[in-house]
Amino acid sequence: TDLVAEEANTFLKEYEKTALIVWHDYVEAAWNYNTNITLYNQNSKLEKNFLMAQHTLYYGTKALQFNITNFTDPLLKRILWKLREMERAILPQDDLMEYNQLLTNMETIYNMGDVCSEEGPCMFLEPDLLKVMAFSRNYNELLWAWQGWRDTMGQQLRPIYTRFVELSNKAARLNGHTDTGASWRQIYESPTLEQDLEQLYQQLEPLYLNLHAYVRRALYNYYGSQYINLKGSIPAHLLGNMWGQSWINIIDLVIPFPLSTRINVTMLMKSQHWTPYKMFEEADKFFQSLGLFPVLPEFWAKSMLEKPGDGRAMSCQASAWDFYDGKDFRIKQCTGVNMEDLISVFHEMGHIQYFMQYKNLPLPLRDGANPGFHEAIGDVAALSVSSLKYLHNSDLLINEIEDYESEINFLMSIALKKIAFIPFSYLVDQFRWRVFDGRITKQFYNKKWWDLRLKYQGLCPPVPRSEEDFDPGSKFHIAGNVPYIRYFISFVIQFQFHEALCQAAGHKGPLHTCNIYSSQEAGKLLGDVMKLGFSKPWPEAMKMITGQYNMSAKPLMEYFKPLLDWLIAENVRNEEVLGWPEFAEKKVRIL
Ligand SMILES: O=C(CCC(O)(O)[C@H](Cc1ccccc1)NC(=O)c1ccccc1)N[C@@H](Cc1c[nH]c2ccccc12)C(=O)O
Ligand SMILES: [Zn+2]
Repeated sequence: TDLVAEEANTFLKEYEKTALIVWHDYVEAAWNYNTNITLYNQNSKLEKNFLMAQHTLYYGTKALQFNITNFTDPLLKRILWKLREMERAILPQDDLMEYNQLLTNMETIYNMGDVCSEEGPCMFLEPDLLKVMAFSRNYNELLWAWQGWRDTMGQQLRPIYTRFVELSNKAARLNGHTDTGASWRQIYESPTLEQDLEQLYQQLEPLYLNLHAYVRRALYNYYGSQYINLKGSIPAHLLGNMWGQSWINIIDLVIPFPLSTRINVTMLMKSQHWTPYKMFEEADKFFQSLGLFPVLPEFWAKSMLEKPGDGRAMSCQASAWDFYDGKDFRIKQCTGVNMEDLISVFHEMGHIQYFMQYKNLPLPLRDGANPGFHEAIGDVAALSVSSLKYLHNSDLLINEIEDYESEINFLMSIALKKIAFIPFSYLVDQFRWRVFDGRITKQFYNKKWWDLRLKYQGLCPPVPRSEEDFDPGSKFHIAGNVPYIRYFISFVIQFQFHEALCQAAGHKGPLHTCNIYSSQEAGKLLGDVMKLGFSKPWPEAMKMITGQYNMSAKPLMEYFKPLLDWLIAENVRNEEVLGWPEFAEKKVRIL
């Protein structure tokens, strides 16, 4: 076998040398398309993707010929196992061309989508419609933006998505999976993944139900009883976000103690004339304070940190880019100067830090321990940045009063992002796994989507929806075919990481007051795990940070304990009904 191992190593050296070039060319072309949508850039991206697919097919097929069972070197085994997954590259050429065309059509529709009204210019999703959803308190204006975006997206995407699912499943089956969902879940190398996730969701549900009931009451007080049923689901367009996935923007309607400290970081950033560039510098400084890498000169020279003013068409969906040459790492983000975007900046910079930490690994191992790990790094840093202590140290928060009421106000602001997100991030791939495995057939896409939105989020559409619509397509990750369960996993494990890093940093006191800024011990833990990349199964990486192998909701529950106690007391006082028993629309009595 050492002869075969010798042969395999030669094979991998050749793979690596050629892949670096082919991947770099594709990423470059994809960057040019995403930052400047033209037909030329779209075609060159398609062409480079086709070449990359041919490379993947050639080497993936050869990797299959190795009998890896009797290999001794675990890393060699793991790399060859990874190479065998060829995804779309395994499709016959005409299917691959169609697959890529469908995907790029969906992306282009999403990125170019706008909503027009009689008066005023047409509105893009980002930043125009997102601003309306965040700041409007007018029921009908919110409905105009919410419905307009879904009308623009849904009807165009539905036929494309239906065909896309067929080709995606064909590729999955050719790769030896039952369907695309099975292929997506395999990356977690965990036979009990779905049960584990369901268990985590069950543990977190009480937290969500109490937040939902409390917020429903606040919306009832503001919008009135003709719009809100205190025993029903909440209209999906009133939460301050296009998808109801983060409720931070309605903090003014739900703040528990209006007269106590309210951190309006956005206002402070604007009054201190922050720029997008400064926001990224702040994040870079934070990672350096942990003893982690600073971003490299190419980052500042080649990133797109705000939307150019030249009116070009581009994708404003934030993303981080690895050009696989060990020094070119970029972010594309249409950054606005506000707290929500500052958190996104940290999120994207977490991806960049991971790229830099694993850049010397063999190409197939330059990945997160699992996709949830990659999503969690930036958010862990952001948990410290959001802490009152950090804000106090930086010039973002002047007088910080450490009293009970400002603590509850603070925890509420974090819960409106983190707790509200749990059911949404869980249901998106529940939907897609069922579409891929056929439990949801194409004539019921929209009904089944809203069944899940009701079941997990307790939200309802403000106007009737039909099978002409395709509301899932209103979310980037469905139009762009980006898996979503990674964010549910990230939101659970980021609190495990936060707890472990706070312990390493010597933090004393409640978890939500911890700020790991400038802790080399915390940085070392995080850095060592990122250096592993995808070279070890993720439970081993989890154990390195937290001392245990499995995911646990305990640290998250611990973090929000004071808020949950307050919410329960508040909901008991108001005699709230937890959940949405009267969810169905008002039955019209046929007289
Ligand atoms: O989608 C994102 C951020 C975008 C991303 O950084 O996750 C991006 C998504 C993407 C994937 C593939 C192509 C294009 C965009 N992921 C990456 O850029 C990325 C890059 C390399 C490895 C892993 C991820 N956030 C989610 C929710 C979310 C999780 N944590 C957050 C913190 C702040 C704000 C939003 C979120 C959302 O907006 O619904
Ligand atoms: Zn991300």
